[in-house]
Amino acid sequence: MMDKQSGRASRVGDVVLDMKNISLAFGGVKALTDISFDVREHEIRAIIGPNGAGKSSMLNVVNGVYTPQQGNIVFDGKTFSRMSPRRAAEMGIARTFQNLALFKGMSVLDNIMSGRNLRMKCGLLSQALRLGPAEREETRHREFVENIIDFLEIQAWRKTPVGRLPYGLQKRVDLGRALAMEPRMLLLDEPMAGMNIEEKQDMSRYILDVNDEFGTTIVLIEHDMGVVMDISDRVVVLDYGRKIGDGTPDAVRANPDVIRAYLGVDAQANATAAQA
Ligand SMILES: Nc1ncnc2c1ncn2[C@@H]1O[C@H](COP(=O)(O)OP(=O)(O)OP(=O)(O)O)[C@@H](O)[C@H]1O
Repeated sequence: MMDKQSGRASRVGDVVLDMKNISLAFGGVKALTDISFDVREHEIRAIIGPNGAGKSSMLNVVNGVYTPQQGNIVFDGKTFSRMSPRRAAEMGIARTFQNLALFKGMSVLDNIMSGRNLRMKCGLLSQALRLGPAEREETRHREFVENIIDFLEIQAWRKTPVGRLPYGLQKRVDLGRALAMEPRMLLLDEPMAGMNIEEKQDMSRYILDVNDEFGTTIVLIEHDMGVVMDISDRVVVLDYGRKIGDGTPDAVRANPDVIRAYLGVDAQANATAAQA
């Protein structure tokens, strides 16, 4: 694994995504209150926080699933009061899902190929009939997808229906599906949730490699503070829909509000365990 501090810091560029004063409520529930943060080109940016802190809501604002009541989203210099999922995809924002969005009965290859659809120019009919340009285009896309399969070291399961794979491998296929879009920015929703330590280490390495080799900007959310600290350039910390910390992993670890939020969670868990 490449050393994050020495290797990548020099590659981090200008701000590519600027979330400005975002507020989002569901009825009376304030999911996000006046949150601002930015993401720089080529960086790995984590959003962490205890359960219910607002992490998924924030990711859903970035890719246009939720419309904030207040605030602006600036992507690549253009300002929007909301994204739409389609516009986000067209601007090169791809995401993975906590509960996986794969076609369980389809093969690994076809699932990753499905992520490629937005990039395909030829219509489905000419593809189906394998007419000249469509066939050449299809070959190019297949090569690209095969490269992703090599990169993620899942060759052995190319033809296997995804539903038969262990969870850790399914997460890797989901990453492959998102990479097939050749995204400029990749949003990862708890990429290591439900994984054992070895799978978490593997996933960390793939995330770093995607960032290093393709230069992809990565925003990931996670509630386990430990796993993301090693791979992130900067970390935003949310708690009850508010931003309580923002900075390098070291700065965030030393932030008294962050310590309190996480100790609070531990204290609660201990109290619950003691009662049981
Ligand atoms: N679609 C929705 N309708 C109503 N309330 C919602 C909706 N989505 C989120 N919320 C509420 O918004 C708050 C933030 O939830 P969110 O899922 O964004 O937190 P999170 O940090 O991602 O939590 P977790 O780590 O448990 O996934 C919670 O109080 C949640 O109940």
